[in-house]
Amino acid sequence: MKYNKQPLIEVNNLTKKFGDFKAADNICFYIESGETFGFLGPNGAGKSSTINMLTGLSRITSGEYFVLGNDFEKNHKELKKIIGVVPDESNMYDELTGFENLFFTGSLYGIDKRTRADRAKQLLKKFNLSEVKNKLFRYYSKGMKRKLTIAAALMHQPKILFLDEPTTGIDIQSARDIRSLIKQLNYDGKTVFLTTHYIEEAERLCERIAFIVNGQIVKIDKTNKLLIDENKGKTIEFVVDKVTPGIEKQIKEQFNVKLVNIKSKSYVVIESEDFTTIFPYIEFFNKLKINVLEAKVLKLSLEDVFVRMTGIESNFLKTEKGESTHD
Ligand SMILES: Nc1ncnc2c1ncn2[C@@H]1O[C@H](COP(=O)(O)OP(=O)(O)OP(=O)(O)O)[C@@H](O)[C@H]1O
Repeated sequence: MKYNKQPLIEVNNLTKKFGDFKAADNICFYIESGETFGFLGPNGAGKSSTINMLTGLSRITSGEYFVLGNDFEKNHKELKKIIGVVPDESNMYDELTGFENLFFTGSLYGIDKRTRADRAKQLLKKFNLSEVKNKLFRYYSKGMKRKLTIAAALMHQPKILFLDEPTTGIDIQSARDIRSLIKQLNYDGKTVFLTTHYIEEAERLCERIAFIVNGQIVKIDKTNKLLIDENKGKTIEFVVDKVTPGIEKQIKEQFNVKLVNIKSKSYVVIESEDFTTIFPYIEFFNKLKINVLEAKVLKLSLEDVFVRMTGIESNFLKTEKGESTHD
């Protein structure tokens, strides 16, 4: 595997089997310090199965997993100190207050009382929970619960934070708050691994993304590179006043195009590798006495790229109903 410096995380051929079924199938990737890396895939793709192995919540069936070059399985007691885990179901105690939960979590890592209390206060402030610090966890809203669970995962100041679907099932405002907190944590130097089935969330937060489908990584790259590479060929949409018979063949004869799609009597869509300007096309249409009413060069979104790579319909990867991820 190619990387610039020693990766914080390195995974080779990681596999999780349930009976004969492979929930994670020969997964390979690395994460460098300071990155936000995302696993994007629909429900049942194998995201939780993978993150559970990476965080020691479930056993690895086969493959290798290194944290800072050390075998995780052989040194998991030591290496668990480097990682922070935010599971999809909260692991906090209902009968403790927010503060007590953080204070208790700190004790599990052997942090002295004073440091624990200081860190708990700082995290409650950072996560905007100071006002509810003495309220029992059971009375927290879902968004507050998720925030406190993230805060708890940071009590021992891990190098990397693993988040499993951090914004699923919570209200819009809390989801927004959590996304900005993740951004802030990464800005402050924390390495982040997150799983999500929201394309916009992956695009917004992750520098690199792995598309995971049926337990396998089908594509892995920098987010901006995924977009640039896939947008090399251009798609141009023409709105015309009519289409004439045989126009598809004529366009293909005249221009170096990969695809011509006559969507209706007024839409002609062309995909070209070497497109530079629309003028030759307009001239061509004019010669056929077709008026071009509008011409648009379309850009692929990450959603289009995902659908292209995986063949999976994008409505499996939408934000929750009515939710906008725009901060
Ligand atoms: N304990 C288990 N026993 C048997 N099959 C399992 C078990 N856990 C997960 N699976 C199966 O493994 C596949 C991957 O599940 P996983 O939970 O890893 O997917 P996911 O991408 O996290 O999906 P979601 O977003 O729904 O949580 C699914 O088909 C699931 O039914």
